[in-house]
Amino acid sequence: MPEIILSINAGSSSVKISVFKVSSESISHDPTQLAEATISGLTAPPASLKYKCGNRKSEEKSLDNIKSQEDAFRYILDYLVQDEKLSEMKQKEDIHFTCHRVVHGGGYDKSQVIDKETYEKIEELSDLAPLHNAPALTIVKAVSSLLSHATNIAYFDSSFHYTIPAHIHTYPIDPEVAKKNKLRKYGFHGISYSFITHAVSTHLSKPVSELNMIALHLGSGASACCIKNGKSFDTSMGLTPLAGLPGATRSGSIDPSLMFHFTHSAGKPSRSSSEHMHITQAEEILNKNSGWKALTGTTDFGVISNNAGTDEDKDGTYQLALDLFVDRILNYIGPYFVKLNGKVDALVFAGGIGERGAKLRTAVVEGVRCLGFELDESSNDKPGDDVVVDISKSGARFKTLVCQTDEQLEMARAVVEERHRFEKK
Ligand SMILES: Nc1ncnc2c1ncn2[C@@H]1O[C@H](COP(=O)(O)OP(=O)(O)O)[C@@H](O)[C@H]1O
Ligand SMILES: CC(=O)OP(=O)(O)O
Ligand SMILES: [Mg+2]
Repeated sequence: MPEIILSINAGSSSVKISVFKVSSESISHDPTQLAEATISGLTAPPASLKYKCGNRKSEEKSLDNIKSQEDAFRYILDYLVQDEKLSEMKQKEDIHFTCHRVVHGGGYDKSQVIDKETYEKIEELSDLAPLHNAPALTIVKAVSSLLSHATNIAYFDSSFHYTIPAHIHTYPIDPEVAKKNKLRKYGFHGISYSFITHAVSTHLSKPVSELNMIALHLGSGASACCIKNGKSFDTSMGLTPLAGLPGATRSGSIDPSLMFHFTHSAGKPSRSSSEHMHITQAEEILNKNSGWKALTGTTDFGVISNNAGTDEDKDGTYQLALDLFVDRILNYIGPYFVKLNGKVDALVFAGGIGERGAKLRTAVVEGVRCLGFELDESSNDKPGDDVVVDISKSGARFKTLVCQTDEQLEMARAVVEERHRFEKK
């Protein structure tokens, strides 16, 4: 009997769930994807469902009552079980493993079976990833009650960045306080960067251990990663996913003093956040009411990008947001190029915006043309469906690639590789 893996990726604005089949005879192969369901737009209601199963045409629909990651999970689980064509998963009991993307893993350098102790540790870290850990835990809880027979495994976004050296992950603050409160750069989007590293290694036929890249995961949350010899050497997010690049509702890095001038009640607890979150007004403003939402009124970067510079953009707001994003991204590519001593195999775009935002890619690559990156505009406009597509101009000194990242597949692969660690005792 093939085993079924449900791979769950709770992002800040979406829940993506893929169903994979692994046959015990072929454990050396990649798991086979049977279906994929995404509910997106959780920060810009109404949410919408996109569902793809096998070779069937994908289904799309708008959902009025789905407001949270937990709602999205419950809806998708029912949808999968009720799909008669998904014959390998007729009932919930057919699911053997559930993988959960957990953004903040604190000191965990590898995946963990979720037992009471791990659950509590992840819960403790919720304050450090307010848009992510608490919603992911609501799904873990739902899985424990709905799929109690399945093995629940947490994959951490932060684990990939465990290799960042001390002089880069240390903040210049009182070391005793830093140690006591575990204040350091952790970094996130690591499951995606791990997928990108393996995919680009295959594409370039170069071993992971020799691969140097500047990778950009640009989605609702956005980050940059400097990958040296296949390992994370630096990344733009920090103690929390707020640092670095701006996002759908996040400010990204700002002068830390800004908040004292923004509102005097910045340090008070926020009342409007959910009962699972314990955050101050300052954290709420910077995490949930800033970024593209504050600047333009939409969290959809596709709208910003399509309208920038058109008649729709009467006061130039969309163009400002686009230019601002390009500027902040350039703030990382230059330094990472230097940190890699100019030995760069590729600049890689991934994530919803990185994969679909041709206009943004054009502007970013134009900004680093002086370093030797140049685009082929026709492949940039339509990169196609391959996992990795080369969009560089022929003769460009350095490669520019687009990678369709797949965090769910990366987790399912890891389950297959490490299954001995997860067998129920
Ligand atoms: N054509 C497009 N151009 C630019 N951005 C796009 C386009 N289509 C979708 N996006 C953006 O991708 C982002 C979502 O990225 P994704 O990685 O799926 O999100 P999440 O962080 O929730 O996983 C949204 O801001 C969405 O507007
Ligand atoms: C870490 C993070 O910001 O994730 P997402 O982009 O999925 O919100
Ligand atoms: Mg994401």
